[in-house]
Amino acid sequence: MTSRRPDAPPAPHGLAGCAVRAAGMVWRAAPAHVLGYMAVTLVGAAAPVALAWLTKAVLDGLAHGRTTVLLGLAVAIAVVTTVAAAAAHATQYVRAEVDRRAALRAKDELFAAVTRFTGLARFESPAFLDRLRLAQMSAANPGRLVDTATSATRSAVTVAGFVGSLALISPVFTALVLLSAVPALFIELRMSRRRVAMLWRIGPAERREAFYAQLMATADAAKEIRLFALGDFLRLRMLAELRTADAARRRTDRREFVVQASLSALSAGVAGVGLVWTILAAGRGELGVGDVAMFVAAVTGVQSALNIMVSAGVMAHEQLLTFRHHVTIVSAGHDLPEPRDSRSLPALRRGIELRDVWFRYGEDHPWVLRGVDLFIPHGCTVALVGLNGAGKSTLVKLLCRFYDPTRGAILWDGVDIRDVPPETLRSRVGAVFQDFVAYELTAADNIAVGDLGAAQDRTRIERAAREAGVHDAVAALPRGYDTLLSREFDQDPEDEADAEDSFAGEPASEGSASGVLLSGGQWQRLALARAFLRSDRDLMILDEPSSGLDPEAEHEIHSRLALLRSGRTSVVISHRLGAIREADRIVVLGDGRVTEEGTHASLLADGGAYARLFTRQAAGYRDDVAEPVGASEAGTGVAR
Ligand SMILES: Nc1ncnc2c1ncn2[C@@H]1O[C@H](COP(=O)(O)OP(=O)(O)OP(=O)(O)O)[C@@H](O)[C@H]1O
Repeated sequence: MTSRRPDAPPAPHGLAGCAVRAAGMVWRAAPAHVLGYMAVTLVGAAAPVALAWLTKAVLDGLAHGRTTVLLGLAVAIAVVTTVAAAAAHATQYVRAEVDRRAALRAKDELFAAVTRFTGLARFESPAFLDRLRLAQMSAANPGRLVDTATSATRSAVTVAGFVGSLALISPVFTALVLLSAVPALFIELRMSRRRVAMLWRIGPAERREAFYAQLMATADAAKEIRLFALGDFLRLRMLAELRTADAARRRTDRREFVVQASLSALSAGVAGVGLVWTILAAGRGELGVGDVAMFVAAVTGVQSALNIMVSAGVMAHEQLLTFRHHVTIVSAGHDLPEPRDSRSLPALRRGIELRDVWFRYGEDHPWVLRGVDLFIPHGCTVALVGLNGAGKSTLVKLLCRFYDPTRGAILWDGVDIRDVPPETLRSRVGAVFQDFVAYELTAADNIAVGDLGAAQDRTRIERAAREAGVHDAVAALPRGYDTLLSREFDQDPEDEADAEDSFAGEPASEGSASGVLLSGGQWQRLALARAFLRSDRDLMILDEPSSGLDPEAEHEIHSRLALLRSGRTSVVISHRLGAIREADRIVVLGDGRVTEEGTHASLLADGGAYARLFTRQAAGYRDDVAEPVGASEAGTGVAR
């Protein structure tokens, strides 16, 4: 179901540069193993040539009745055969170790680069995500580059050894065998470029296939999939994507099959002609028995080694084309423009000003903010109100500099936040996002992610949990703060290993994960605890901090948050207008601009959009209160 997509945007790195980089990376990851690998590879390469010469000597000895040398030759053949077999096993082991070490390093390099990106835009770009997927594929086995390089070297040694022997018998035929490999090399290189281009084209289909598979296999989506009976729908969509990708792979495989079969027929033809010529020459007495055996071994050896060299070259080419995505990501510049003068950010004294801020998520996206002018005074709570999609969350993302305004500026005590490193800005901000993350970590770690410096400080973590009103719930968990908040992983890695063991024999008892899940409101309190852990920061952002809380909890949490915010600068977003009526300033966003601004009382008095929203919400609560005895004040039924 994928439409045809253009080939990969040109990566700025040449293949030679990528090859040097890959070699350097593998070398730094496992220098001793690379040397060992090369050594056993060379031994493995020399063995067939040695065996061919020894066999020729045995046959010549037999033909000329020189039996005294036969014992020595037989022992030599036995030794070479044994060493070759041992070298083959050693090669396998050392190669696997080089692969593991190089993969570790490549992954480290790749994800260090990914986590260095300071903005969000790249993670919302399908082309970047496709590139990342291919980079991950190449990071999984960069050692294969060494593998292909050494197998090419080994084949080169074999070719050199046999070519010398073959040239002694027939220089013309030797040239013919070597020349027959040249077109193969060019044709195969062209095919490898096509294969990599095909991998790029099917990237979106493969990512969608993985997405559907993931949906069907995770607990998060399991409820809806079962209730709405989405299983078949998702499975069929997954299969459709897989078929699309398979069709593209099949077309490439077919083309390669035809080309490779033709190339094999060509080399078989060359070998056949040579064999006929040798046998006829031996019949005429121009060549001995040993020469015929040597010729057959040499032609077979040269052709198969040339084949291996060509395929190794092609594979290396293909791997380098894929590795180029890794290099492109690892050496990508900053996603947000670097600060012009990297100044430090002073503690907030006056306030934060949004000056004529315009923003859209991309050039082909509609404007979300169209000239927002807003001042967030130091020590004040500013509440953002507006209909769904008005741009409230977008505005706080700009405050954290996840994106830069398309036009206009955000000034922190007069300093443009683009002039300070994003990490400096963010170290001064605490936040609870609307779409906070429920990490599959322990309860303590889930709170500590708010400030990793507190990870070992249980007192701070417990204090934050108490302030967020979640301490009792966490303490009551099977392992208290050390309880894993997940049903996907076992509490102890050993348990997973045990399950694996039992799976080999009897099926493990399914549904026996030792972690637990929290309720939605409890998760929200944990997210709040992260914010409490950062309560000393200059700016606190609370985007729908209480949407999942019960009314009592909401009231309690807002009282605590009011305490947390007092004297601090904060921006609060909430659709529950009762919860933000105490804010120092309420700002209404509409049509991408600030349409109203004031206190709760002044906005109600103005009778604008805020008054309309508040009155409508309050009416809903009042209707449900069955005329309480003595209820006289209009505002008492409003949720607070
Ligand atoms: N990452 C994104 N990429 C593209 N468009 C986005 C992105 N995030 C939000 N938008 C769009 O920006 C607009 C504003 O979204 P935003 O989340 O800021 O609204 P909001 O006022 O917080 O809404 P709500 O009250 O529903 O939470 C919406 O039209 C939305 O579709």
